[in-house]
Amino acid sequence: MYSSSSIEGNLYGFSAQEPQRAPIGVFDSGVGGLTVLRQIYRQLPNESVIYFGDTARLPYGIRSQAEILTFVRDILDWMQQQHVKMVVMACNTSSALALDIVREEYDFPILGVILPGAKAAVQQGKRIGVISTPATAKSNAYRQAIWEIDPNVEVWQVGCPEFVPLIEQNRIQDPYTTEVARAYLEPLIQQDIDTLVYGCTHYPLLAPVLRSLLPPQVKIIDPAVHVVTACTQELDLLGLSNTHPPLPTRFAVSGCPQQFSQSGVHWLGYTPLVEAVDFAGVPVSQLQQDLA
Ligand SMILES: N[C@H](CCC(=O)O)C(=O)O
Repeated sequence: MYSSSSIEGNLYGFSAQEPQRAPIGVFDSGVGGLTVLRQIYRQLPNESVIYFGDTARLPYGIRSQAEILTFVRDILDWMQQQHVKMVVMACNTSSALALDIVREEYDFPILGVILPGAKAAVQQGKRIGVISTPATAKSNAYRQAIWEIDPNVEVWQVGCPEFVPLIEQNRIQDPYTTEVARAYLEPLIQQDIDTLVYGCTHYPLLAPVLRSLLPPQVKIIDPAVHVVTACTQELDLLGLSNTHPPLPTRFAVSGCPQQFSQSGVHWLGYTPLVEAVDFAGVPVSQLQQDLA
């Protein structure tokens, strides 16, 4: 269990006098946010990161807004204790259901993936398909964000409840996953979409499967790329860009650290050292029982 520090600065090793050196907090329900982390490594190589995966409570995509709000506040409270300088919600479901509400509750900037994804999609296409969790699809967040930019664009949203469990179980190569993907993409291909948005941060991990099923002319938008570009601009604007060498990424999960470490290595190319975190003193095993 990790407890937050009361000393000046924090256990992560930066001083409160140097806010630029503070880490960026990145969170998701599980491994999906690693697609955003990989973009941070590419676009912001000087930044230190604390990654949190709420693995005891995934999948998020079938939960209510009240549940997502509770989870997101738990995570943001914890991020605050770690003295992050900014948080990237590397989770579309949280961005769709909680971002507008919690943004005002914290004194660090919080970025979501949907607006950057919608802006990028509108620059590419006129017939846009969005694949996402059922909760994100139901929220209409992508359609609204796209229509605020350009009301003449057509948008189709498909909820894909089976994808996240399959990805978390690392069943990317399983022929069953291809069959499921074919069924989810079918209605979008029927509509002759010109652009597909990964409306869930887990889905870039399915890229080879999805690309093989889509007509070659369909362009793919990964909001992870664009939220990190927005993050770069925001850090510059606030004078918070780090110019020092970054610290190793710190990983924490609410579920089993070993399991996350094993799946993470596949996507990161190195074995992450993962801590277990509980919220409000509730042991992780209790959290898992409550939600079973
Ligand atoms: N990766 C998250 C959450 C997926 C889930 O846990 O259902 C998202 O972008 O929506």
